[in-house]
Amino acid sequence: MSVALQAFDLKYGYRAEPVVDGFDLTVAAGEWLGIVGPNGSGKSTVLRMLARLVAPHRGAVMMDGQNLAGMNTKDIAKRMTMLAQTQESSLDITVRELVRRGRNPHLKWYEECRGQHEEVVNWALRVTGMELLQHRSLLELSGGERQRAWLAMCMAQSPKTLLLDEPTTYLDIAHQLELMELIRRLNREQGITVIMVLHDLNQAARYCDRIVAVKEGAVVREGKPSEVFQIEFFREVFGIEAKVHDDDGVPVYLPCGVVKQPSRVGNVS
Ligand SMILES: Nc1ncnc2c1ncn2[C@@H]1O[C@H](COP(=O)(O)OP(=O)(O)OP(=O)(O)O)[C@@H](O)[C@H]1O
Repeated sequence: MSVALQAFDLKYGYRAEPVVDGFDLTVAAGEWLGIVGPNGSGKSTVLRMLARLVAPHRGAVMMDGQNLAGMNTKDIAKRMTMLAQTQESSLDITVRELVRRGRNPHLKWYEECRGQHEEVVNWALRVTGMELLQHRSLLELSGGERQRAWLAMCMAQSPKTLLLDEPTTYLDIAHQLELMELIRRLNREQGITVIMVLHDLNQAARYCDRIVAVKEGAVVREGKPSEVFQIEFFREVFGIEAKVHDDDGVPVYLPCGVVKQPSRVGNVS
């Protein structure tokens, strides 16, 4: 197995208390990994450490066997990119200009985005379905279109690894599926390694090769969707009762209610 990214014993905290502690992860090249877990469990913090947007207080992230801490930013950006949950929404530049920025890590300081670089820009616009909107300002796009424009910029970086933080949050269901299918194509056809934080567990089950569940800043379950998404998992990790069906090998869950806790304060009525 060729390893794309590895994290060892990561720790990070915003205040005195750590929100991630003892987090380990190995991601194979070409794999689609889903990171799931309750609100505040540390998923985004982990992703930000994997992308070196923040430095771990302990532990290390290795990419292709090299410690991210010692790599220069341009070298990281040539190989890895991250699509955040929300994007800067006041940028008044065209889609094409934004996508061109994705080529910056590959350009020398004196070089302009021309020739083969423009071809990559055209490709990124094409695969993300943004060709027709390329001359529009980002201000004139819907939320879904804007998300695709930023994904096009990420693709223009020609990354080997793509990190995404809940990329479907603001999209309607058709646009969610469109984005997931697009990422599937990039994963299968271009061999791009995908690491995605997801709240929709049914989508995680359908698209991801492997799931890592995080609770209180550490990995609590790991495996194929059918191994992880079982009734006990929903109880222990999310505190809900759920029914789980099998749809051609893909687990589909139906939430039925929160797990009943013994009441300490008595009835409200
Ligand atoms: N900038 C910050 N300053 C202080 N605390 C923060 C900051 N960002 C996150 N936290 C806290 O760190 C913890 C983990 O946050 P994180 O965003 O990593 O969780 P998450 O699992 O991605 O949550 P969600 O599912 O709600 O997006 C939370 O308790 C959160 O309140």
